[in-house]
Amino acid sequence: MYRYHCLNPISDIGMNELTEEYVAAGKPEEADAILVRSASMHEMEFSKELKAIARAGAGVNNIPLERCAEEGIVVFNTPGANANGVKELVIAGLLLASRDIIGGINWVQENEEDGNIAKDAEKAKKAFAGCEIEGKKLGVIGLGAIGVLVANAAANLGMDVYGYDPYVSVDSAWRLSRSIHHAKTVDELYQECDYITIHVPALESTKGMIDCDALGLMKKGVVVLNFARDVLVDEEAMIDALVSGQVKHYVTDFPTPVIAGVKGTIVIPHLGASTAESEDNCAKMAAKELRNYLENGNIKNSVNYPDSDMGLRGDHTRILLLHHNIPNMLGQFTKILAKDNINIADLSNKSKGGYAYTMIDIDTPMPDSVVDELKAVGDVLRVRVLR
Ligand SMILES: NC(=O)C1=CN([C@@H]2O[C@H](COP(=O)(O)OP(=O)(O)OC[C@H]3O[C@@H](n4cnc5c(N)ncnc54)[C@H](O)[C@@H]3O)[C@@H](O)[C@H]2O)C=CC1
Ligand SMILES: O=C(O)CCC(=O)C(=O)O
Repeated sequence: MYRYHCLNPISDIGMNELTEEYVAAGKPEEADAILVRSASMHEMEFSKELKAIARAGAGVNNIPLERCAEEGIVVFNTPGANANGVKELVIAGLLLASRDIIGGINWVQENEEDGNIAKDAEKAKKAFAGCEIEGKKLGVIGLGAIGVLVANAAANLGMDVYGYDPYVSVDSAWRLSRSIHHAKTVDELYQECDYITIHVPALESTKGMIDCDALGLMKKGVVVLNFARDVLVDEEAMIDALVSGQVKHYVTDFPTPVIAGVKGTIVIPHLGASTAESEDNCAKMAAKELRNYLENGNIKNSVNYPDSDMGLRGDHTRILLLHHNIPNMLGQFTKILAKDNINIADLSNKSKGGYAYTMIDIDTPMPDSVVDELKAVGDVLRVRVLR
């Protein structure tokens, strides 16, 4: 029996992936696994029971990844599962920033009592005229799951698209339309483009990347779109750029007390992934990841431990060791097993940054004293045994 706790509402389609072996825990402290969307977990204490956290979404800046790794808690996300939802809203953002659709709709609401509204609209509409996006230059920073979809969709709408991502994956590069120009530096993209959209994760290295220097390099009257995270943009610098006319519109999916209501902004209440399809995709993927880890020890799409897959556990006892990535860990594990004459049927040892994961299938009964010995090895963060 496994206990799970949801910190945010998670779609039923995903929850249906969890079998009768799973029961809802009333409190996070009682859970083997937590499902979360955007709730911040930085202030949470984690109980010894907690083995995994699944973020039903892409961004994991709401989770203390390093602390989780140190406590042997595997954190998953759901890469690409909500990318189409975000892409569609980015395209809407491009259009909202180009035509004064919001101003026009507001005008109609303000004049709804006007018996002559049809005629008056024809006079009023010149105040809401805009420009087309076809033929304009769009810069896409970050060519991951979302960036690639945005770049390709914008190219299909006739935009001239520039992409920048120094760490682009082979998969993303394959999916990118050949018509996308490769910007070799982000400065080149800033200088060239009429619209700039950011699709990078919030990391120490990306926080505040759109600052007054970056804004100063951009074309006068540029439109900046941020559907990634508020912290990527220096909001005070953005306000100065909006006031001076350097930036025509700032479209963001992240309301903050600083930016909400500022003239020239189009602020959306974090709706990028709020579609039935994205919510279902994320929830389904998150639940499957948790089940595979809890039941078989397999890791897929973790952001703090390496991926590792030894298939279904079958009849074997499976030992799972989460540890620091340092020399001679495997030697110590196999020595302990050999001492008790335990036969290893299969073994996998993978690493990611400072952390490593060893899976061992054994086909000899194992006394509990062996588990205690494995736990006592220095730099072992957690031992799980599936029998
Ligand atoms: N508004 C919303 O509802 C949503 C927002 N997001 C945000 O969007 C971000 C991106 O999502 P995905 O595309 O799914 O992630 P992803 O991981 O597939 O793509 C991120 C890309 O950014 C690139 N990158 C990293 N640092 C960079 C840098 N300094 N310059 C240029 N490129 C850089 C990476 O190489 C990668 O290709 C997420 O981390 C999350 O913060 C994601 C989903 C929904
Ligand atoms: O769950 C949500 O609605 C937020 C999605 C998001 O921001 C993400 O996946 O990074």
